[in-house]
Amino acid sequence: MKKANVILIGFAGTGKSTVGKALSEQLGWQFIDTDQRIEELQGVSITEMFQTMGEQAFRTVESEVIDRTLKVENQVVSTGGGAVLAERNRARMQESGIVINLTATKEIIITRVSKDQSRPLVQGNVEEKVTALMESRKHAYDFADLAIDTSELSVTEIVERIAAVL
Ligand SMILES: Nc1ncnc2c1ncn2[C@@H]1O[C@H](COP(=O)(O)OP(=O)(O)O)[C@@H](O)[C@H]1O
Ligand SMILES: O=C(O)C1=C[C@@H](OP(=O)(O)O)[C@@H](O)[C@H](O)C1
Ligand SMILES: [Mg+2]
Repeated sequence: MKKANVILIGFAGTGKSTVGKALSEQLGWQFIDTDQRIEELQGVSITEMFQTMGEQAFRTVESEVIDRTLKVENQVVSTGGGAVLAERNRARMQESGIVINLTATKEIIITRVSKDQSRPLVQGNVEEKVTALMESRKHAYDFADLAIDTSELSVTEIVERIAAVL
């Protein structure tokens, strides 16, 4: 295998948290979801963090968690959809693992993220919010080593595809 960790990036709802957990079980590796880590560290939900501290404070904690997490090897690391926005985070990811971009069509993303209220950036008019955010992040995930369109694939199929390139 090329590098020490598998790092999943991609827009919200592409399946990073779900696929990451399943892949870690298949590989027998530690699974880290950076959003889950942030919530554990802060003792509040991401939605509450956005409300009380604001997005910038969340991004600062997110960068710290990414830094700390990527000091360790042999992990599957699922990141949040906006983790790629900071150059510092992208650099850490590229030097610490194989970076895999999970993608999906806008329609599929809307269906998937509409099922829960845990993503503050795509609440309210979900279609409008997802459309605008996808447009502004059009090239944000291009630095990945590999991209997988998850729209028509089961979680098991995605895990198999990733395992095949390790
Ligand atoms: N390949 C898939 N096919 C169908 N549903 C999926 C797939 N991957 C994830 N999901 C569902 O989509 C939703 C978002 O998945 P999640 O893993 O939280 O994405 P992310 O971490 O990228 O935001 C969840 O309800 C999850 O069960
Ligand atoms: O796209 C984003 O900026 C965000 C995506 C979320 O993670 P998922 O991509 O796992 O939903 C979470 O980090 C936070 O709500 C912000
Ligand atoms: Mg997630």
